[in-house]
Amino acid sequence: MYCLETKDIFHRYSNDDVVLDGISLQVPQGSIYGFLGPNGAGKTTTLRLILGLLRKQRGAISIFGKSFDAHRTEILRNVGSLIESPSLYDHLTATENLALLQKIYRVSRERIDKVLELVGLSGTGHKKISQFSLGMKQRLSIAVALLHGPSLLVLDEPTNGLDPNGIVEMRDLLKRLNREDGITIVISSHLLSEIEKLVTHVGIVHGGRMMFQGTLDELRLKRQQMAAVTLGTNDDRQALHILSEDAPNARIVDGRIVMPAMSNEQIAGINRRLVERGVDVHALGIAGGDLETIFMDLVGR
Ligand SMILES: Nc1ncnc2c1ncn2[C@@H]1O[C@H](COP(=O)(O)OP(=O)(O)OP(=O)(O)O)[C@@H](O)[C@H]1O
Repeated sequence: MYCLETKDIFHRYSNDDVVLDGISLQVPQGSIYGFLGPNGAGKTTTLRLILGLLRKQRGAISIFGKSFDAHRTEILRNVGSLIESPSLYDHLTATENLALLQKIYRVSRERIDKVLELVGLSGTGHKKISQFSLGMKQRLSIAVALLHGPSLLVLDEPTNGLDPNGIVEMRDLLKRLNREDGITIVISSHLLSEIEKLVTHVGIVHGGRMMFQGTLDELRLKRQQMAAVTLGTNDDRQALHILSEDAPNARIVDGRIVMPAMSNEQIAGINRRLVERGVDVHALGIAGGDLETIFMDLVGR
């Protein structure tokens, strides 16, 4: 069973442009799911639909195995979210901010201390939010999202604007919440590199369509498949001629011979054959296989 599943979600704002066109997300229970896509891809719209902040036009959403339409209140009681900046009162402390929400959520006073401890803000005492760093504010926003004890967290670009240190702190916090409290997390980002060290699963959206969905390992396998072998020789034309059987797709790009990914044995064989036929090989490398490049390739740059 998926913790969160959407089937064929479609959305169009009033200006007629189709913004989401068949988004089907499958977020396994206990996973950290990275929802990736460039600016304007449709991430926020999808997350707003999932949280019932926008009216669904077509498709189906189920959370905790139940239809969102039929069990909305019950489901939302168990979901925490951070979409855009939450309204925190700048002139109040972290505890005072949470105390306001504690009354609305009707949770125990101890829960405030618990969530502040979870996000590493226990020691902030009388410090007002206006004196908080952006990283501290973001962590307090996560505390707000956690106050009612949800088992699913939906976070829209929570690392936006954070410095590298803030990003690492946020990553550690989310990993801990996932590992120690078993919270399933959906986190959107436009940078794969920023969440690569955090997520177990990835969904990539572009232009309102899903380009990829799977585990991080499956994305890495794609990386291997999309990586290219590059060769530098003293006579590229002659080399291409020699390689016409071994690597019929080889081509010259920017003064290098580029071939599809192949095994180490095949690479060694090609090198041997070229040298035996009198072509000098002065460079041999692998290119284009980093995850960020695959991401860019998938979304068509
Ligand atoms: N309220 C709105 N009215 C009309 N169009 C909108 C509205 N909100 C978003 N859009 C458009 O919908 C598309 C998807 O926007 P969305 O905010 O979902 O993308 P995103 O992937 O979250 O991007 P970003 O990372 O920039 O927030 C964009 O073309 C955007 O301009």
